[in-house]
Parts: sequence; C-alpha cells; structure tokens
Amino acid sequence: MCFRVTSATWGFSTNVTESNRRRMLEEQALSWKFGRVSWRKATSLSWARIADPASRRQLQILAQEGRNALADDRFAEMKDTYARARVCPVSAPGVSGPAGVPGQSCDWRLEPELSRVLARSRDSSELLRAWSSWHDAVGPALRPKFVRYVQLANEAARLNGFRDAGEHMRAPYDDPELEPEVTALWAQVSPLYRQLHAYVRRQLHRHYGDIVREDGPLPAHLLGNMWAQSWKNIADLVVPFPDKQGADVTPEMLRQGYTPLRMFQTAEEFFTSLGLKPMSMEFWRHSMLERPVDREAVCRASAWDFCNRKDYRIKQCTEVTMEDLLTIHHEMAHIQYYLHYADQPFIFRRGANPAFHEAIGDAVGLSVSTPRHLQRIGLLNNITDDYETNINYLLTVALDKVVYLPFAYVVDQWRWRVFSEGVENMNGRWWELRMRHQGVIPPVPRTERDFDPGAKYHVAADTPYLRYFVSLVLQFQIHEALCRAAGHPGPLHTCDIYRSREAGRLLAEVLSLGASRPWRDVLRVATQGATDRLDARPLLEFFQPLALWLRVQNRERGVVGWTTTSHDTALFARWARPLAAAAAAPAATTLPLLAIV
Ligand SMILES: CC(=O)N[C@@H](CC(=O)O)C(=O)NC[C@H](CC1(C(=O)N[C@@H](Cc2ccc(O)cc2)C(=O)O)CCCC1)C(=O)O
Ligand SMILES: [Zn+2]
Repeated sequence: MCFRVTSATWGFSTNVTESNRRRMLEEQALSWKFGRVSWRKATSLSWARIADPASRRQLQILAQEGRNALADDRFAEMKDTYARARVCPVSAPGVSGPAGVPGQSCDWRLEPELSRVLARSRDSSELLRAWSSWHDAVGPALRPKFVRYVQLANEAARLNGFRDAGEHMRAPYDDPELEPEVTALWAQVSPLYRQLHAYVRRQLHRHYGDIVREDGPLPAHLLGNMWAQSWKNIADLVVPFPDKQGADVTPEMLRQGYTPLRMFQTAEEFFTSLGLKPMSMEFWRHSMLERPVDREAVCRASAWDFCNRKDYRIKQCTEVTMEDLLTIHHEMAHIQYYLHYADQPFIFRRGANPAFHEAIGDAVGLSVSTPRHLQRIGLLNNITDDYETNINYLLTVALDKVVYLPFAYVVDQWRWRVFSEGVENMNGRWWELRMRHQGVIPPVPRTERDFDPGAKYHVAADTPYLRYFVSLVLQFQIHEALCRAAGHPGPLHTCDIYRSREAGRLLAEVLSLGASRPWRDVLRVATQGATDRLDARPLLEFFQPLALWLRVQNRERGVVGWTTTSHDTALFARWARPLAAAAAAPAATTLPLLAIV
C-alpha cells in the first residue's frame, strides 16, 4: 500500500499534470480506506493484555497515529491552492531572475522569483511589494478552506480519541508535559534571541532608517526571508567584520564548477566518511536533483522512503549554492535514517519522534558549515582561526538557528490554539504571537480578511511544525554527543565530525533504533547516557562566545527587547488586547495600548 501511494505521489510531485494528480488522489483514497481497516482492527484489541513490549509499542504507535477520518484530498485542496498561487512581477526585469519580457504575464512563483527578491533586494518598497503580493495571493484564497479543514481535522481527532487536532499532532511525542517543556525551552533561549534581535535592529536601522524603530519590533519584509524565519540572507548587512573570511562558499563552488550531482556526491561522501551507508543504485537513477526543464515539478526539497526497503529518493530543484549544499545534507540524513531502520518491523520504521528525523540532518549541518570542514573539502583555503572570524561565523549560524526558534515556536502555538479555541481573529492572533515572541510585525496593516499564516507552506499543507522547534534544541544535544564521541578537543562551535568512525558508530546505533523504543530512551543512547531530557544547554554553549560579544555590543546602545506601541498593534488587531510588553531592559515605557476600533 505504502509503495503504491508513495509512487503515485512521487509521480505527481515530479511531473505536475492533471492525470498524475488524479492518480495520486485515487491511490491516497484507496490507502486511506485500507489503512482505516487495519487501524480499526489493531486498536480494537485491548492491547493492555499483550505482554510482549514490542507489540505493545506497535499498537501504541498506531493509536497515536490514528487515521484522518477525512479523505486526504481535503488537505490536497489547500496544498493545491498554495502551489498554484502566482503573482505579477514586483521588480524591474532582470533584478531577480531572467530578464522579464515587457508586459510579462503574472506568473511569478514563491520559488524562485519571490524568494530571490526577499533574499537579495535591499530596496524596502520592492521588498514590500514581494511580501504583500505573496501574502495577498495565498491568504484570502486559503482562509475558507482552512476554516473547513480545522473543523474536519478536529472531528477526525475526536474520532481517534483525542480532544482536538492539536492533541493529535502532539501524540507522537507521547509526553503530557510537552507544552510546558517547549515553553520552558523557548524561555531558556529567548534572552539570547533578544540580544541578537537588538543588534540586528541597529544594523537595519542604519541601512533602512526610520521604517525600523530603534526600540520596536522589526517589519517582516526586511529580514531576507518570506516568513522572517531565517535572517541568513541579510548577513551582509549585519556581519561585524566584513573584511574577515566569510563562511559562504557559494562563489568558490561556482568557481570550481560544482554541479548539483557533484553536490550530492559530496554529501554522500560526508556520510560514508563516518562509516554510514552509500546511496543505492535506485537513488541515483530515480532521484530528481534539479528542476526539470520539460515539465512542472513541486520544487520544495524532500526525501522519500518507498517502503520497499530498497527504493529511496530525494527531490530537489538544486541550485549551486552553499545553502542548497546544506539542504542536501539535511535531506540525505532523512535517507540515512530510512536506510538504518529498514530492518525494523514496518511500524517502527520512523524517527524516534518526528524531531529526531529533522535533527540528524541539521546536526550534521553544524559540522559541514564550519570553516574547518569547508577547508577540508577544498571549498575554503587559508582560514584564520582568530576571534573576529569566529564571531562572524557564529553570527551567521545564529541568523539561521537562533532566529528560527521563535518562528518555529509560534507556528504550532498558533495552530494548536486555533484547534482548541476556534477560528476567530486567526490573523490577529498570528501577529500577536509573532510580535510577542519574534519581535516582528507586518509591514502594512492586516485585517481578518487576510490569512497570513497560510502564506507558510506547512500551514497550508497541514504539516506539523513542532518537530522543527524540538529539532533545533535536539540537534545541538546530538552534535555535542557526536563531537564527544569523535574526541573533539575544542569549543563546540569549531567541531567537525567528518571522517570520525566513532561518531558514525554512535549515529548508526541511534538511527537503527527507529521508533522501536520510546524517544527518551533513544535520546539517552544518543547522549551516551547523559540525559533523556530536551536541554538547551548545548545550544547556549555553542553560541556562548557570540552571547558575550552581543551583550558588549548592546550595552549602552539602547533597548534590548522591543516596546509595542498602539501603532504596532493597530497594524493587525481589531482591538489590542493588553500584551505583556516584551520585557525590555532598561524598562522602556510602553504607550498605553488604546482600543483601536
Ligand atoms: C516525503 C516527505 O515529506 N519527507 C519529509 C522527510 C521525512 O519526514 O521523512 C521531507 O522531506 N520533508 C521536507 C522538508 C523540507 C524542508 C523544510 O520544510 N524545512 C522547514 C523547516 C526547516 C528550516 C530550516 C532548516 O535548516 C531545516 C528545516 C521550512 O523550510 O520551514 C525544506 C528545506 C529543508 C527542509 C524536510 O526535509 O524537513
Ligand atoms: Zn527534514
């Protein structure tokens, strides 16, 4: 079953045609009916009586998974709206892609055209056009479908014995304390985030002037990414020692004539250098490494397990950039996980929890992105390991990782509350959470006719997001454990596990467990007995030198944190519920929040 529906979904994703879409929907409906029967049978047994722990575990996983009571095509409809969204060009031809032909039709997509403008443009009005045209093209069209989906997803969850769809989404973590634990982890890291936010705000104010208030939240369109989830694309505006060696080797990759294929081979060699498995013949024959020229494909990067223990693939519209080299390592880590748990019973062929599946690729990325690793694979020469180079490097990584945390935290905090409290003021609540935790506000006024969360793929595609938040904490715990196994002597941020068989052995042991043990047992194995708790200490240790540097930079230079004025909340709230003003030190005065009608 799994093979057929995966093949049909692959067929559509790599060749978007009506007949392939129909075939995919048919196979999904078929597999859903088939799955329902086996799920109902499995959960009808009173499995408490079954002594054998492995089969108890199997039933527990089945019960967590449940079956979406509605045909998946409801979700496909939202995905479809998202994938079909097109906008009119927002920049003069040639600025961000192929020179547009005069009177060009409105066929710009999120990838690559709009993402390129958000990443490269330094013109705030052009950025505003790109940000607004995407949010306006997708949000209102998606909103009515999303409202219906919330109702159906809650019904399906209740049929499976969950209170609502949010509880269903949290089930794979099997932890009643998950929500407070996640909130506590964010509280542990948010002081570092506020320091980084204050530093970046100062640089943005320097560049863009008063559209960036020196003590306020940041307008969402200036941060290099459509959702402000990563600020790595504005590193050139903020990196403190620009004359020092940068860690972006894209120019060198182009100079050396790197191709997408060679990028994949480089990633494969990273894993085999640890003693992990090479990619199979089928992988090289059937993967889609580049955007096809003769047909339309869904270009989001993804890794695929065809459930037959031999067919694994990656689909990626690879461009020759360092960012895509890291993404390839991320996707190939998913393949390593599939390969290593292939001998487990079918139900255990998944990550110990969804965050494990994400954390492996990013933990590996923490080694691959070090100047030292880039030198070892010949992409960086004569690196200098001085203080400024380390601060530049740590800041670049923080613009991706530390920045990402509040965004990843907000996505499911918002979605869980929609499932549990309803669909009123979805947009206002989205921006209230983004302002409180991310210190980001919309660049133009928003109303409830907008649906800005829908501008993010994972909301439109009903893909749970907590995995990426938990992965952000977990990947530093795993990185620290692998570095210890590799016998790395120095500070955590200079560690590269490349060619370490000891690190590879530990990683293979973790991956091979799949979901056969509760994830806290797997975490204890991964940390060689150190802990079974999620812990932000390794993350904070990794960024320690940067945290000190930021505190010195921010001292006496103004507010850390952001004040919210009635102007800010007027941008999105029909009324401004008194927000717990972000604790700004020194305590800045927050204007009384006026009711804005
Ligand atoms: C058949 C199938 O779907 N398979 C699953 C894998 C599996 O579950 O077996 C899969 O391939 N999912 C695709 C997804 C793609 C990406 C993504 O969506 N990233 C998030 C969050 C993020 C952001 C920064 C970062 O460094 C890491 C993650 C975003 O872009 O917001 C896009 C580029 C990177 C990861 C992925 O690989 O996780
Ligand atoms: Zn992933």
